[in-house]
Amino acid sequence: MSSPAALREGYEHFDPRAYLRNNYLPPRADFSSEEFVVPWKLRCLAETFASGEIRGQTLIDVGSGPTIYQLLSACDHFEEIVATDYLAVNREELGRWARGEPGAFDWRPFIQHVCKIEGRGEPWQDKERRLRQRLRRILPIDVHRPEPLGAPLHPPADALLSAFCLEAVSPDRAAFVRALAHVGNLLRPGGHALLLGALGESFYLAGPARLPVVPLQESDVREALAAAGFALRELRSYAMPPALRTGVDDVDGVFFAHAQKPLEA
Ligand SMILES: Nc1ncnc2c1ncn2[C@@H]1O[C@@H](CSCCNC[C@@H]2Cc3ccc([N+](=O)[O-])cc3CN2)[C@@H](O)[C@H]1O
Repeated sequence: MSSPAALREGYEHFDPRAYLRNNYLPPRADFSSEEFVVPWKLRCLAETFASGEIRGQTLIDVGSGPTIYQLLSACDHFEEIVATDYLAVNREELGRWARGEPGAFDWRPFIQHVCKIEGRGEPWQDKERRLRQRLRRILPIDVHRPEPLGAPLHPPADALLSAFCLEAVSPDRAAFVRALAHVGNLLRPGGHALLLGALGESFYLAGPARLPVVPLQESDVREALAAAGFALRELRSYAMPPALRTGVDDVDGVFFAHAQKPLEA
């Protein structure tokens, strides 16, 4: 069992470039088949946003890490995207990409794949430009605080997205529920929450850092969302194939949850 202090200490050694290598280059970043994990994640998001039901002024991405792939379908439906992370090294990595600076991670294969599956024939450069225009703020966040940003968002976000963060920063399931409730404070009543996360994962590597993760099953996700006051709309799971079990973590699968904060407080 990890403690909050041990978690914080572990994250001091988190290496964004190693993390990106482990999860967002081949073999995991293989776009050749829908059977692979990255196309599955991108399709969950593209299909959910395709309905047009989830839209508004502001979407907040909780625990963005050094990645922007999770925002590629969202950015067509919100005027402003707010990215967040606990570590300055991740916020700096996001800033490098947002400013189109040399040395930033190359997300083009992801942008091209999302344009392909969205099926509007949109040039990937347009999607890249739109996300860069709408990614207006990159803020520090701590999901263990009741006010994760240190102060309320005014106005509250119309939608919330979080990919692989909450289970990776919660020592146990109760902490996972609390973190969910905390980030729910950032969302307006009736707002939508989209979560991608790891199933059955107990650790992951990011360079010198070896971080503990609370292992979740689908039922834990379902119960946590209910306990945090969300109404579940959809929950899908993906089983990690042997070829993608590369030793950078012990993840068994990935979940995608679409939930909604009730209108009445
Ligand atoms: N207190 C805090 N509040 C908010 N964020 C915090 C806090 N502490 C650390 N953070 C922030 O949260 C972190 C988010 S990255 C967490 C990584 N999760 C595990 C990893 C992810 C992954 C990705 C893709 C695939 N796949 O198969 O495609 C599998 C897997 C499974 N392994 C990191 O950015 C840290 O900086």
